[in-house]
Amino acid sequence: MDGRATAPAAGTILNALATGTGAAFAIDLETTATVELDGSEGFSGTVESAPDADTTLIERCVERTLEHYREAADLEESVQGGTVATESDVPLASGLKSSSAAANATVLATLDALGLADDVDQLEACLVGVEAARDAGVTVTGALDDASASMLGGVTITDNTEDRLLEHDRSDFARHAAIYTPPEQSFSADADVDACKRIDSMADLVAELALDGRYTEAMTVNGFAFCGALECSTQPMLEALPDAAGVSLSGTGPSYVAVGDRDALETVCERWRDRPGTTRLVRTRTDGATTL
Ligand SMILES: Nc1ncnc2c1ncn2[C@@H]1O[C@H](COP(=O)(O)OP(=O)(O)O)[C@@H](O)[C@H]1O
Ligand SMILES: O=C(O)C1=C[C@@H](OP(=O)(O)O)[C@@H](O)[C@H](O)C1
Repeated sequence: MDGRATAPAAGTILNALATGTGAAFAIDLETTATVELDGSEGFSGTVESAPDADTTLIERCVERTLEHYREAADLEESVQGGTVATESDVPLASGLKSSSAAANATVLATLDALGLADDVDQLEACLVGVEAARDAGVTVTGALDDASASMLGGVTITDNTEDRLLEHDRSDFARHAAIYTPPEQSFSADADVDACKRIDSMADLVAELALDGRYTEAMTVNGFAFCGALECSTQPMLEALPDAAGVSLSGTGPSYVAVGDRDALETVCERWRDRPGTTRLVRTRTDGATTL
């Protein structure tokens, strides 16, 4: 029994580490998961692009999905294990939601293997990935903001303390995104949450702007506020402005994401290419995760 699915990465509009409310938008970098269920004992995971990566998250995603849906799938008792493998063009632990893309792709691939992919609501499937991310310790708030943007596409605004979707907007608020990823990694679980909580009033303001549909202004305010809290440089943001319509530190960094007209973003990319690391120009996505 096997299944395969893919899910996009995402960029930040509002980091949820200050108040639990977060917002994100899907971008066209993808992670694909292949799941095989068989009679072996337990699950073993591999990450093609990063052989040393921690595979707990994807293994937990398969286990949690089976816990929830093995009865509905009428799965034979003898099926207790298998393999899960991901291939990805999302850099790991760089603020571009590699964990959410991997979790969503794995949960959907498992549902595909069970023959249930079309029967389970996408948000429900996304919450299984969030549960697994909490089990694996790769998240602070559960990161439903990032997970829902990746699963559903477009912009999502969520209350992560209650695992509630507040808004899902598929309108193409920005077609293109420029991304600058410095060479270092930053694991969300290591973020200075207390420092983020100190800027909760700024996060409330960003949430108001986002709920008003003012995503580009929201992300720029978010970027300056969280660069301050997390001691990240605001210089890449200043290099993007005023050409970009909006720019932010993505998640807990180290990546920065800018949105706007393609020509303007080309200019931003030219400046960012002088920096160490990787600069990309990608499309934003209004569609989310899917089986293959
Ligand atoms: N392609 C992948 N396959 C398996 N696990 C992954 C993959 N990408 C990310 N992860 C998991 O997510 C963790 C990184 O999560 P996190 O620090 O939140 O970074 P990000 O901001 O990119 O989501 C990794 O340590 C790994 O456990
Ligand atoms: O772990 C978490 O709860 C979160 C991590 C951050 O993202 P990254 O994983 O991209 O750093 C943040 O943007 C998100 O709102 C919540």
